[in-house]
Amino acid sequence: MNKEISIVIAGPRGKMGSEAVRMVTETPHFKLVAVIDSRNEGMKLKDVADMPALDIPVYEDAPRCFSETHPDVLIDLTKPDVGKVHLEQALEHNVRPVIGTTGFSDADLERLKNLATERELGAIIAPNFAVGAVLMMKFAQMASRYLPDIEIIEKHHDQKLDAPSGTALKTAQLIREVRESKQQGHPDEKEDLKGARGAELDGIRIHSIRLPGLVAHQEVIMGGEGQTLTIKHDSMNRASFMPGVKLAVEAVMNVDHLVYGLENIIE
Ligand SMILES: NC(=O)c1ccc[n+]([C@@H]2O[C@H](COP(=O)([O-])OP(=O)(O)OC[C@H]3O[C@@H](n4cnc5c(N)ncnc54)[C@H](O)[C@@H]3O)[C@@H](O)[C@H]2O)c1
Ligand SMILES: O=C(O)C1=N[C@H](C(=O)O)CCC1
Repeated sequence: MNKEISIVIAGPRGKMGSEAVRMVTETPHFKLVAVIDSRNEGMKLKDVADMPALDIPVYEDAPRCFSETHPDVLIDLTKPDVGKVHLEQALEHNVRPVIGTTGFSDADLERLKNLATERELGAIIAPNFAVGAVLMMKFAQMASRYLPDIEIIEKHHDQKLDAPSGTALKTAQLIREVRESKQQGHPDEKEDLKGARGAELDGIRIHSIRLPGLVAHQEVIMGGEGQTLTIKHDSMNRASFMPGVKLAVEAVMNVDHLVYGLENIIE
């Protein structure tokens, strides 16, 4: 039998957070003990509009939530500036963070990695919980050895705060691990309109599209002599992320350092 894991969710009214509340309450060995919200301090979740009838407390203050409810795991699905703070506060209170919130810089990751190591506590930051997206990133990394000219096009809904997406950044970082840095396109190319060639990480171009109607989509296009290869993933809904969130909650109980990316825990 699986050991019970007690969980706090930050961002329970959000598009992802509300799916996570559903997933956690439907998983027999997960127990939702509290939520952290940007409002509704002191209420019960069942009294918050459009929330499920759960008799659990709502906190606005994360440290107080951790001190009073002692969860095993925090699932954070809030926004970039908040996710970083919650991650640190969780570690300081001996709570293992599973962070789906995106917008982490290399410097943030380094600092948070050191903090988790110092505390010998598991933490997972997953820019994309969809298993298909993780495979898309790994396939792109593999293919980049053979087709090193690469452009990433990521497309998201127009409520997204960060650009480029965490997934696009992670894809470029995975490719950077196996591909030499290279200048792509014509050496003399110039942008007549600023941004026309997109953002750039180690020579890889990243283009961000934001439109209503989209959820989360990415194409990695690679070009070689007389050929192109396109590796593409689409999330049609937020339920697509939940098996990955569940996997991360289970995995974070068995590590003692920060893991960045679900590819490191999928066998
Ligand atoms: N890793 C993944 O697979 C994945 C998938 C989808 C979205 N995301 C990321 O998850 C985050 C949330 O996405 P979303 O689409 O659900 O956004 P959303 O705007 O629908 O929800 C965010 C929620 O966070 C809440 N919030 C804001 N500040 C808060 C605070 N201080 N304390 C508690 N809650 C707070 C808001 O009230 C809102 O309900 C984003 O960073 C997004 O990029 C990651
Ligand atoms: O909806 C979002 O926001 C998403 N963000 C992630 C990212 O930045 O890569 C991935 C999935 C959806």
